[in-house]
Amino acid sequence: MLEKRTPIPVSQAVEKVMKAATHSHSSEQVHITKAYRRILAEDLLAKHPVPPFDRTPYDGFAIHSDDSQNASRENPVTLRVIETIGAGSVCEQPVQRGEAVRIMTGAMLPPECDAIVMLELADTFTEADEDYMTIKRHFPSGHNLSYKGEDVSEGTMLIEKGTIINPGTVALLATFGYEYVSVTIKPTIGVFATGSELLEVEDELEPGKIRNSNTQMLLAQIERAGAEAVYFGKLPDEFESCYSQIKEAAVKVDILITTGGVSVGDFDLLPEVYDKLNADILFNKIAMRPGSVTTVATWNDTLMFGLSGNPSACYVGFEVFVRPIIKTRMLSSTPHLSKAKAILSEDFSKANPFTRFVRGTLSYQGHHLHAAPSGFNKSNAVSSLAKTDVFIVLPGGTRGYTKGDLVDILILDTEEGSEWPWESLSSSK
Ligand SMILES: Nc1nc2c(c(=O)[nH]1)N[C@H]1C(S)=C(S)[C@@H](COP(=O)(O)OP(=O)(O)OC[C@H]3O[C@@H](n4cnc5c(N)ncnc54)[C@H](O)[C@@H]3O)O[C@H]1N2
Ligand code: MOO
Ligand SMILES: [Mg+2]
Repeated sequence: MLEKRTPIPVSQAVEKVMKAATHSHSSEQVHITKAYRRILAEDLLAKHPVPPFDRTPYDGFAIHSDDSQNASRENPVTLRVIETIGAGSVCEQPVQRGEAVRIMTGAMLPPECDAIVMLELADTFTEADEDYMTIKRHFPSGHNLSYKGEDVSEGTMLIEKGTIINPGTVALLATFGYEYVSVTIKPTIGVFATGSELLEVEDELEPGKIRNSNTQMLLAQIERAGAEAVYFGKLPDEFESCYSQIKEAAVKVDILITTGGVSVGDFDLLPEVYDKLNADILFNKIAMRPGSVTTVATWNDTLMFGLSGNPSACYVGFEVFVRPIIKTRMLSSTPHLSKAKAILSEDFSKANPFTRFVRGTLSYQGHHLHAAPSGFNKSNAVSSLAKTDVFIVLPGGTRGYTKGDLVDILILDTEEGSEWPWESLSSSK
């Protein structure tokens, strides 16, 4: 008699997986040019104020504001220009009352000066080899200054460890002189494809066979999640070979993913492999579609994800279950896919007892996000994945969904994630 599997709610399945998540405390130093998209393994602190000195934000003249006190159209004030400095240079001499310094954007303010007059607001002339500038209004103390520390004061905690390094973070690293930065080590994720029907990308089609698309897809998903993939190859639907190769590979990686062979078919060998390994099965049936057969097991220190062979189910299984584990290991406090609301663009009138993760395309119309199914909407679809920006989450239950309904979406391909997006989806079965 066929084993009967009892589906558990998605939120419960994610919770079970997350209990097996561990933080990695190991880090490595990478050169700043390799830091983009890595994860900070230490808090990023401001080592000095930014800017590190008072400076001018305009091309102009640095003056003593008091010298301009009585300046007006009728009573212009003329100051002697004693030096010209560009950004990177400093004024070589003290600036006396009645004197000004011609100064360019970004240059350090001479310490005696306390206001900047933009070039456009001054008249200039030369007399007896001396340069002069004339102003016709008062420029109060502090006028047009960019103050030391106005952007960041020394010691500020800027970015917490566990945050993905984006181009803005790279700018900060450079600002504070981090030639090398401490980042989390990428977990290694092993991948096996199972199925005697599978050909490799370069193979010609043969009757009954298909090309193995899941592996290439997973390698890209793993890279997108920030981990390191190790492809172990294809396994035929033959028990001894599956068992021995999976056992051998599992000790070499942090996480082992297989695709295919997890359902109840005659050649679905993963349940038997887990059994013989004596692995601890967390679940093997989830009330979700696609991906209902996703199986997760722990074996020694390795987490084993038995993702479905069906491409869409495999894709969803990875993003919902594997991604948060990878992110957590790399210290993220928001490891799950980001959640938002969008307006559904199509009817899903038939009720479904399982929570659906419809692959969707996002569009921005006016002030609203709209989510439309991205194509052929079956578990075995491959064509809709390329245009998938989001999963449209339709909780299972007794009702269908109508075009115009406000629904939850989980956003793919964003650097930011969510803490726990499943709470409000508690109506999911
Ligand atoms: N009697 C039942 N049959 C099935 C059930 C069920 O509950 N009872 N579940 C169905 C569901 S839901 C899914 S999802 C699939 C899951 O199948 P498996 O994970 O066991 O995967 P396979 O049987 O190996 O393959 C399924 C399908 O996917 C294709 N495939 C496999 N690997 C790849 C790959 N690397 N690249 C592209 N395509 C791949 C394979 O050729 C099959 O067409 O089971 C249902 N059946
Ligand atoms: O696991 Mo299947 O993908 O539910 O359709
Ligand atoms: Mg099968």
